[in-house]
Amino acid sequence: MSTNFISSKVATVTSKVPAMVRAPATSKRAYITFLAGNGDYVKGVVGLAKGLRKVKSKYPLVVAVLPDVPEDHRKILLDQGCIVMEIEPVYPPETQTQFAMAYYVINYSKLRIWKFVEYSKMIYLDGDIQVFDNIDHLFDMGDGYFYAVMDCFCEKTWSHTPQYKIGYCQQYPNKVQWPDHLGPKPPLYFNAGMFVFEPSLTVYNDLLATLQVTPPTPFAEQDYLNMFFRNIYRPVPPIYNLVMAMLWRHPENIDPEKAKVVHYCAAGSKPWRFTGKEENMDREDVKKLVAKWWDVYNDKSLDYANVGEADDDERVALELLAALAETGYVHYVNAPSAA
Ligand SMILES: O=c1ccn([C@@H]2O[C@H](COP(=O)(O)OP(=O)(O)O[C@H]3O[C@H](CO)[C@H](O)[C@H](O)[C@H]3O)[C@@H](O)[C@H]2O)c(=O)[nH]1
Ligand SMILES: O[C@H]1[C@H](O)[C@@H](O)[C@H](O)[C@@H](O)[C@H]1O
Ligand SMILES: [Mn+2]
Repeated sequence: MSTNFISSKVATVTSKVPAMVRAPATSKRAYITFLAGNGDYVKGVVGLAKGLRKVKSKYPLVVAVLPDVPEDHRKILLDQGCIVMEIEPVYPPETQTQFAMAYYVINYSKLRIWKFVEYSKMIYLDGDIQVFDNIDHLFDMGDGYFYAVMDCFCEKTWSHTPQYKIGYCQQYPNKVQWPDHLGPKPPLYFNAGMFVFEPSLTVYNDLLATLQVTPPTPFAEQDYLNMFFRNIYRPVPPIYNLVMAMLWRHPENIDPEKAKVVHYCAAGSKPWRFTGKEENMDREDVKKLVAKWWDVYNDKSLDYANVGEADDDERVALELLAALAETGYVHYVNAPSAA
């Protein structure tokens, strides 16, 4: 293949690539989720991949998979246009702890995603999350911080905490005053189902080393990440991670119609297991959000193989450019400024 041939191809495909993606290779961005085991969470990830496509997100979805994710599930994800990257499990120093849910222990493996330094910024999303509106703009928030949505402490899963025992929730901090005898008010606490972060080997090594001297706690890596990033945590509005329980605990803080990101984390709310029988699952707003998830999941036009012709051209162009950039043959060119 002559260099001229490649240049002309690049010129053709470059014109089809949206300006935003013609960024320097050093500012690569991606969404990332986590998948473990051979169960049904793969459905959640497929739903998420299709959801991101529906809202025309410009960035790919990386799936960090543990070795126990079977081949056929990996293939399903590849066929949905995901980038599948295997990670090794991470174990906390001892596992005597009573986790809020027994399987939370596997979530420490999420710490491996800080190693993905080929990306400069990533948005992590749990597999039980769906994106109903484009959130690419979150990548543009200032570097050097950890962005996530504040959690709610009102559900029974929090019964081990002083917050729950005295009825204190950071979503409604004036309802119950934090009493002096419990010491200083706890710092803001985020839900770790969605967060914006910057991969870094320094941070990665520190995360793993500090974990080895940190006893595990009920919310596993969520508690750990809260502790680790407490000084650089910046809350983003609840529309970026609607923790399901907010619907009945703090309806004044959230309008489900406006939620861009919905987290099906309450007991019984995972759409692919939904029966409607568990507490609160008979609510109209919950049933509506579950139906919205199924609409995306069942929409065949959102399958990667069926993306429309225009999108397909763009995808081929992007893939060609990415492949060329990797060989070092070409570098991404910055789009001329509109100004
Ligand atoms: O069998 C499983 C279980 C979990 N997961 C992955 O692990 C994520 C976390 O599990 P859940 O979504 O079921 O957990 P919750 O939303 O209830 O948990 C919350 O607390 C957890 C504490 O470990 C994590 O921080 C999680 O990101 C946060 O949203 C899943 O979304 C999925 O991506 C799997 O792949 N397979
Ligand atoms: O942080 C927790 C966690 O995500 C639980 O799984 C969820 O059910 C709770 O509502 C939330 O507060
Ligand atoms: Mn979740």
